Amino acid sequence: MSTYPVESIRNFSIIAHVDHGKSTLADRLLEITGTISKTDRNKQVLDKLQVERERGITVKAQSASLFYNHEGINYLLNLIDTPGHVDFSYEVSRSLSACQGVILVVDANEGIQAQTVANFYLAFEAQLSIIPVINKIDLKNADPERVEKQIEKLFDIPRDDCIRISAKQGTNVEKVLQKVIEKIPPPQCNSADPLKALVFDSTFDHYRGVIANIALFGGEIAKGQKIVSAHTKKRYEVNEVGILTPNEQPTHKLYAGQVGYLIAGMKEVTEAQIGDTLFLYKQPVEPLPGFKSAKPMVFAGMYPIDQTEYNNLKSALERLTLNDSSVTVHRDSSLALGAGWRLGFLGLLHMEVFNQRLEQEYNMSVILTAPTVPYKAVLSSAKLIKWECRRHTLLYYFKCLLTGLHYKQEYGKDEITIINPAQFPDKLSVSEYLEPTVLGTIVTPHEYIGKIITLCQDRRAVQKDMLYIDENRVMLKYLFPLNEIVVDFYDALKSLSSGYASFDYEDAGYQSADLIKMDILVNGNPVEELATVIHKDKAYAAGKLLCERLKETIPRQLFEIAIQAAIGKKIIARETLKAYRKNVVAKCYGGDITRRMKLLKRQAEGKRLMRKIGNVEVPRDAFIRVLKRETDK
Ligand SMILES: Nc1nc2c(ncn2[C@@H]2O[C@H](COP(=O)(O)OP(=O)(O)OP(=O)(O)O)[C@@H](O)[C@H]2O)c(=O)[nH]1
Repeated sequence: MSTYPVESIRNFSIIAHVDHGKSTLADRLLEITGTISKTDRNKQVLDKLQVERERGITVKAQSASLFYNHEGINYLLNLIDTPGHVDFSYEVSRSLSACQGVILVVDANEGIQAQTVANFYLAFEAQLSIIPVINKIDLKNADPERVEKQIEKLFDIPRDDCIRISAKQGTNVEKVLQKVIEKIPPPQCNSADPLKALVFDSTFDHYRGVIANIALFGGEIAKGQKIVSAHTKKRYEVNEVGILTPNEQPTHKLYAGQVGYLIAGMKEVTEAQIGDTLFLYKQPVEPLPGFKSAKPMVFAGMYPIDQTEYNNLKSALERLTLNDSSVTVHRDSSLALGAGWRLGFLGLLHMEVFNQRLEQEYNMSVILTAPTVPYKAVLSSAKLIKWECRRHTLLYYFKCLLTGLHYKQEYGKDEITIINPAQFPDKLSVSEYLEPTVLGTIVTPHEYIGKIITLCQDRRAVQKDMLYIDENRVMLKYLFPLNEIVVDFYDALKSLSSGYASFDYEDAGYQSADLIKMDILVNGNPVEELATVIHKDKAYAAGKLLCERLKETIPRQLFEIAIQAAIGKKIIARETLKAYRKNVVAKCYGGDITRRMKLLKRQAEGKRLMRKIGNVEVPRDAFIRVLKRETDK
């Protein structure tokens, strides 16, 4: 590694909208530089996780070091492939901190999409060099000229700067590498300075502990050296350093400007803080600014199916959150579900992926409750509660006063954040409820504008901007209440635009809202997983829909089941599920006892996957299915 001085190093990311070809381009770059061989098996090699391969999406940024000779000079290129979906944009912004430039990939057929805009601005604000690349020019409907015009209009990048490529066929991909060398500046740092290493990502290995991805902003690092974490002040001895090609390859040393990994006996989750700065023992440096912590957009309760699994689930969660530090974890408990956690995710896809990883990588099945967004409540003063309660009983007045006081004591302030509908404070102890909002960007062919505007209005959104990015593509900006888009907005948008519209959003603070808590009762018993906080105007429709969906999802049982939606004591919707008996041994005539036993055993196994509410058995994934299926309407 010592033969690569800072001047011959380039650190860059590939950013793009979902499916525009980042991982395919990364494959070609790895092939051209001889990092991987050209075989069919090497498809999207940087998408290493099982979920990534199954879903065909990148969820975790991956680095790889490439060696490339250009005009007689050997270059070391560090590439980071990033996810495209909005839920994972935190991975993108973190990856950019280790880079001096980006390749912005745009599909020659689809053109600029919502995440192209969002990712462009991330790179632009980080003042990185941007190389625009138009991919998939081999497609029949490719129109690179139109895309070049869009790039020029929206991003102010001259159209001549765009490189037209086909990542799939390899056309012009070498030109991209040359442009990276010409246009992206080498990192500004020096090996003679004291060590300053940024931890920009980390993974957990069952055998070796924490593997930290580091970018060296100064100095050098080698096996055996003693290092200190600026965040925890703990001291470690370096066991291994190396580069990713894309698998770990140990090296003697890493030098300033280089990107690689480090193993230093960090065993605890909290030890490898992303954004931390590492320096040599007794040679402290000014820590790097680090990152803003990821802001969770959706919260859900997570409980073991069986409480005896609690400790196993706890350690699985600890390990997985190290590989995915954007998940927040708080301990929680519920009467029905026992001890568990309330987890914060960056979006619903993130929640699904996390759940799938728990199952696939840690063999853990869990109960997830309905996702909710973080609402806030401003608590009333005691005087106001008294005034509002004047028409109620004394007992009611004291109850409200105590609830208000309880929250004030617990949180020490007059404003509380509600991440669990079970904690929703009574209206009389609250002067105002607030809901989170996001600024959404929609890019769509213009023929769908009418339908999209109606959809947005239906979601209580307010239009902020509308811009034609070319003759037939429009970019719309809307301010949305977050809870209106979190579960199913994207699917609804896709289906009414035949898949052509794209969507991205960013945090836009809180606004006042008329919120209430809606409970779902099954045979009179509240289903904690389905309690939701909802806007008053939406409660009746949502309650009716949820009851209908539940009726379709809960298997019929030996007795009649009433499914109801309620606000406080008032029932606002009801469905009835008729009685039925499934006799699994009905088809077994005569005395083959082993066959009977087998069928009954299988039925018992099925029941293990059920969640009991009162005397009603409900499949444990029914709740998420019920919520997801709202999208089909
Ligand atoms: N025809 C054609 N198809 C391509 C080209 N590049 C990529 N694709 C296809 O486009 C699809 C998406 O490619 P990926 O490389 O997975 O896209 P990505 O941007 O990494 O996707 P995410 O990681 O989910 O954001 C795959 O089916 C690729 O085979 C190309 O140049 N031409």
